[in-house]
Amino acid sequence: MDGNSLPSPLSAKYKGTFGYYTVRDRLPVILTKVVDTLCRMNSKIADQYDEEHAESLKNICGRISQLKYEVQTNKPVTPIQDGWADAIVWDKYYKKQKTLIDGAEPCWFVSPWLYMECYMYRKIMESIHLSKLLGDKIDPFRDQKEQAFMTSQAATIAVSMDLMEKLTKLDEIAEPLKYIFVHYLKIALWGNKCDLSISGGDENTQTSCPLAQVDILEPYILVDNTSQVWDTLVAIKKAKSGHGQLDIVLDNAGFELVTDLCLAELLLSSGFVSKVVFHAKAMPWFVSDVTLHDFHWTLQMFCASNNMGMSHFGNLWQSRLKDGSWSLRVHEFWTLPHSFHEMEETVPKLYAELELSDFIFFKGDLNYRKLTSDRSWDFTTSFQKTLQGFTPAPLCTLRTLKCDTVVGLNPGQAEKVEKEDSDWMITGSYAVIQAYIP
Ligand SMILES: O=P(O)(O)OC[C@H]1O[C@](O)(CO)[C@@H](O)[C@@H]1O
Ligand SMILES: [Mn+2]
Repeated sequence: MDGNSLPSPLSAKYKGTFGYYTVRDRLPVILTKVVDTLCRMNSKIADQYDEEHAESLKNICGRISQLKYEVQTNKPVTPIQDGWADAIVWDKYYKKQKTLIDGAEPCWFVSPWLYMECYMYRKIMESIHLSKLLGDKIDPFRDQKEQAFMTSQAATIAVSMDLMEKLTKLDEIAEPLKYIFVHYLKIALWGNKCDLSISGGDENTQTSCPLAQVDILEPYILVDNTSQVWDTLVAIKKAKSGHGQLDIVLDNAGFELVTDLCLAELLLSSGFVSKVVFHAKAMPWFVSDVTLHDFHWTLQMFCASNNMGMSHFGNLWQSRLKDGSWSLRVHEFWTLPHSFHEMEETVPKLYAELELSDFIFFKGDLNYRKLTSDRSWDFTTSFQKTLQGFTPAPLCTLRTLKCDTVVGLNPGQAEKVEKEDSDWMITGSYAVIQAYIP
């Protein structure tokens, strides 16, 4: 427990935990990969620009190597110095963290894991931003994200074709809409298996057929509030006469984004809502998270595809962005270390914006950690309690478990799963669909 009687935040200070292994082993591997990727860009940068740019790239690599050294030797956190607007918020957060450890310096194997992991990605971007020549030109994870999209082509085609067929026959098919919804909700859930930070940046894509997998994976959903979500969406449709707004706080690019777009399309074209707002990251984040660029690039890939389903949706989705039924937002809050219960005080405008939503989906593990403030909660603690008042609208988290915290389980459930698979919390093999409907 910490000072205000909440369970302690997960931290690398607890040896043998996943947070400890992440900071000790996985983060340095990710940093090494970033340096390798940037080094490999060297000749391209020299050709595209000039030697001065290539020199600048070397300096970026030097700063990131230094960061790796700091992680491995448990050095204290230093301020963000790239002059970006969020630097002040990071500084405030740092000061607050300092008071929690009696004025000692926050550092890698002492401070909350969530803070340190977010700080690492922010420091990578600082290293890049500090280059005057290349500061706004490099996404160190872009190649990996694009490759992940490419290698899940077969799965992307399968869902695009299936959805197109279902939507064009919506009035004729016997299959109840609820069944189609449940299917696409679960495809979007399992899409979250495909992130690139859990695999240390190694390939981790959807190669098997996602449509068939949904049924097979059913026993691995530990909490399933799908019916509640469906009932709420039906009620929203009625109350708003189909003019409600859905928000999706995105997680990863590649196949996961494809599944999110399909879910959004289903809810829009079947008249549940008339507007979908997607929230993407303001900078490259946790290897595979969607940035504005990734979102637009994905749509371009759909448009350019010679598969009928993909090009159909590519063109439709571009038109949705133009007519405003889809919109894309970025806010710096999603790349801060804060838990979501701190949103209302930290960025009241974003909170107020989310209050306009009729329903919000939060995708992925990191969003889950921030919803529940990444603490060692008792497994049976209610999801609502762990939200600590973060309730801008009815919400639902679609998350595969990749970090050792989870709440809302039945008594004895965790112990039972532990016996099935001792790594159940960290491999993305299990999942939750957890809703809070006020
Ligand atoms: O892309 P997702 O689902 O948010 O997963 C990212 C997660 O991967 C990890 O790096 C692996 O545990 C976590 O630190 C992080 O929460
Ligand atoms: Mn992610």
